Amino acid sequence: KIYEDPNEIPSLDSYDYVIVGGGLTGSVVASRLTENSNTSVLLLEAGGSHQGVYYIEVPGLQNFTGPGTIYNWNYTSVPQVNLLNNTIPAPRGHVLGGSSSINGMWYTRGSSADYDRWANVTGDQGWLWDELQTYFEKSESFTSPVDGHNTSGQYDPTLHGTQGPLQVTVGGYSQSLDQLVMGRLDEQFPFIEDYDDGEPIGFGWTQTTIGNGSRSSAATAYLDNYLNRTNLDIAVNSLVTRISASNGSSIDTVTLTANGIPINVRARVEVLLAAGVFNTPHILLNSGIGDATELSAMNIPVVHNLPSVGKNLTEQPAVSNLWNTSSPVPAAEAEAAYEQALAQWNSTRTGRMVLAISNTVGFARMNMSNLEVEALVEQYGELAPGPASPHFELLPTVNAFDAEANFANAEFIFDTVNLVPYSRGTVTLDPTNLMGDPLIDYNFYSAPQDILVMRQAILGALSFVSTPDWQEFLADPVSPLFAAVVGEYPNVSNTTMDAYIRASTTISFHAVGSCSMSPAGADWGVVDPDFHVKGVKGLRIIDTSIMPFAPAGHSQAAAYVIAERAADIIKASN
Ligand SMILES: Cc1cc2nc3c(=O)[nH]c(=O)nc-3n(C[C@H](O)[C@H](O)[C@H](O)COP(=O)(O)OP(=O)(O)OC[C@H]3O[C@@H](n4cnc5c(N)ncnc54)[C@H](O)[C@@H]3O)c2cc1C
Repeated sequence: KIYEDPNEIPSLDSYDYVIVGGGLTGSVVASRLTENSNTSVLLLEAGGSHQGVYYIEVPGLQNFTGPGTIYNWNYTSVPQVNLLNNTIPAPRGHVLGGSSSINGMWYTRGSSADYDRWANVTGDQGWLWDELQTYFEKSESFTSPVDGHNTSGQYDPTLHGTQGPLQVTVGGYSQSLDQLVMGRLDEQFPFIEDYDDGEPIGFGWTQTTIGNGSRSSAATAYLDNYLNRTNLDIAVNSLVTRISASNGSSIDTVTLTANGIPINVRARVEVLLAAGVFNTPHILLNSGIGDATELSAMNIPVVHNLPSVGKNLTEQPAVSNLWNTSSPVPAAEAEAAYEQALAQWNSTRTGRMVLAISNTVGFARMNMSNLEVEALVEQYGELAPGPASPHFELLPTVNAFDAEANFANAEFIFDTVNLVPYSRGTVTLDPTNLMGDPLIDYNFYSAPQDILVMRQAILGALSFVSTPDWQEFLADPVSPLFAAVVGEYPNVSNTTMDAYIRASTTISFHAVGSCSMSPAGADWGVVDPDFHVKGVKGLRIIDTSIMPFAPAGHSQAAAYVIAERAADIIKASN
């Protein structure tokens, strides 16, 4: 049952597990643990319920859950010294389902080498790609797209689950852009049938967490069908501020506030933190678990000295390369198309609104015979975790209706993403307002190789659009800085390129790693591979903050796998 008012939580001391954060990972673990009718769970979510929220349900309306809405924590980074001191958004879902209720719905697993690296770094073979296949499959139900088109050759069914809760599909609405992209492919930009095969190099058909034309989130997939379980209680509008040990030794108490009044809930077995990459460290630090010197400087009593809390924040920098097109859609036509698409979705759950962003996406490696890349590799070594792991992503999108209706003032957007960032940032408390927004520092481009990869990604995008078909489709670059880059292509000077990159870099929405896993017993990291917080009893972290490295793709597929594995490990250990 979902309790809208935390004052109505039926019991404050009888749940086996209290899960903090009803987002992607929290929802999965709550659902899996309560499959055992003898295990009781209280899931606490700061935001409201996802149920009946139109903007969450309709894939094409995802921009309406962006910053400035109640579905979002609306965080912003601190000024980024390597980005001309620009601040960058740090959105996260503030609603049941968490960021899976507001995300772009891309489903990409990354490369096998990403997970093998997790296994190597943590010393736990359970994180190997081969070992995790069972969890990818368990979480997923690949479904047919709503336009009923023939999907043969658009994904490999042998790689996907068919019985899991989360619905995944390929795009259910075709666009003329699809053929422009697919018609461009060649040796340099090859076709890949299914980029979830562990070696994602090439352009393929986008997979998204959508079923029957609607968003499939952790909340719709893992909670909605199980709300009648008597051993699962969910309280929304419940902002958790601290965790503590009532007897001084094992964490068992979660403090939340309901309309400013504190309520303590006690867990009989364990407290599970799933508040996400920004808020899990925020709660830990406010609970006295973190770097002792930093905590003392803020007058927070130290409960456990764990210096890595809030460190290792990892985000893949992205640049949106924006063009106008040679045949823009007149505004009135675009508006009519928008109204028509909404009406169609309302009546049949089909049409443009079933499409998340675009139907195609590419993953690529740098050209190793390019002299600049050779020098880069000589200086920094191979940046990807394996030879079949990509360095950057190319993501082509046409603005659905018209430039003004969408987030970017452009008709064609070619996103370039550095998938192998080495810069590490931090999440810390604001000393002037400990309970206020965390200070988020992505620290972009502090590792010098990161901007070099971004240069190659943008050159890759420009090479992609250099053919006659694409040149006919595209008109002017939107910004003067990008126009300068395009004007100098193919011999773009580093000065021109870097001026553009530093002015234009933003996030790819895949922040992870602020409470990293490390080997059991290591003197760095925050959690052991079995999710236990190091040196603290009664507490595990089960969210994306534990990733030691970001996978070379979007983060949600990996998040589902982390949560599925966490649920199994917790079930087996208690
Ligand atoms: C705008 C956006 C677009 C994205 N697009 C994609 C995409 O297309 N593909 C992809 O793979 N990934 C995408 N992601 C990333 C992906 O959604 C996240 O990696 C994933 O949801 C993280 O899971 P999580 O459980 O760690 O955190 P979340 O899903 O963010 O869940 C954390 C939950 O904890 C709650 N919470 C936080 N603090 C408290 C507190 N103090 N008390 C109570 N509750 C609290 C939050 O409200 C939230 O519900 C996107 C993310 C965003 C924000």
